[in-house]
Amino acid sequence: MNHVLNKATETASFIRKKITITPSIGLILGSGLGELADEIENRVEIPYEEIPNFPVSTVEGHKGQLVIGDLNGKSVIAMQGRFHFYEGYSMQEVTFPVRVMKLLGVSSMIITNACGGMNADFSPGDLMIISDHINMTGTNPLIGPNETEFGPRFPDMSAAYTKEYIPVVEEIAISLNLKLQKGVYAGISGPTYMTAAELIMLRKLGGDVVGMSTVPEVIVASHMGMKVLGISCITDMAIGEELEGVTHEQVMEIANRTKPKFIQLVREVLPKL
Ligand SMILES: O=P(O)(O)O[C@@H]1C[C@H](O)[C@@H](CO)O1
Ligand SMILES: Nc1nc2[nH]cnc2c(=O)[nH]1
Repeated sequence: MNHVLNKATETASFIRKKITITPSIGLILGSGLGELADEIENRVEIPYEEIPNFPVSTVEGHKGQLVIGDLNGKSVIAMQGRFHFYEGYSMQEVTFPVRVMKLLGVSSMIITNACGGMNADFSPGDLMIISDHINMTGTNPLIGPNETEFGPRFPDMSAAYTKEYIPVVEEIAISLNLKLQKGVYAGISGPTYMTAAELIMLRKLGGDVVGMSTVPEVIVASHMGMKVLGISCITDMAIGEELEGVTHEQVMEIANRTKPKFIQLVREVLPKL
């Protein structure tokens, strides 16, 4: 019955044998943001293909390894490259690393992504703290038998994004003289970017940005009672009424350009979590 728990326990004990620290913070690094993991010191790198029960990253801009070590005084475990539903992985596979991080001792997750800006007040290159999400993936990682060791059958999602983190991060952004937007992340399945009509609908539903990740990982982290900080990097404008084509190369290019301030923000936030 405890299928996922048994697999996650096996994976966690495999990883634990290779590390000497207990990570307290988990990092999931979105497209183009993986270089933050290069700043981790006293590091242990474990390629996904060596990890039992792990999928492998297939998206350009996603390296495909776990990095465990110290970052600005905190013990962290970082996913340098994440898994996406659109790659063909199940929602359970996409979120499996979050289950493993919890078993390794992680209590707070920083989940990041590159996304399209639907709020006209936003600009490409802006960072946004996620205040809430709209799950438009059409599915849910918790569908199927519930393993009570992880969490309840019907989890509350009213505080999926830890409220007390938001002013802390906003204060740090001000101290770094970084413009930080705040808004709602609308999560889609991908891999297609949205049509103009779909973006107009999503915006009307209250989404500020749109992306193809993050929602499943946040649901699973929240299911297990982990604290969650979500940070988006707006890479392109996704406004239905004036939609121009977007490519993954463009997304990567802006994410790479935004990287220095993204890394600076997350480094400064870590000791406060
Ligand atoms: O992992 P993230 O959400 O940052 O990746 C973004 C969204 C899609 O996977 C891809 C679209 O270009 O980049
Ligand atoms: N427009 C748009 N831009 C993105 N950048 C990263 N993900 C997305 C997405 O889903 N839509």
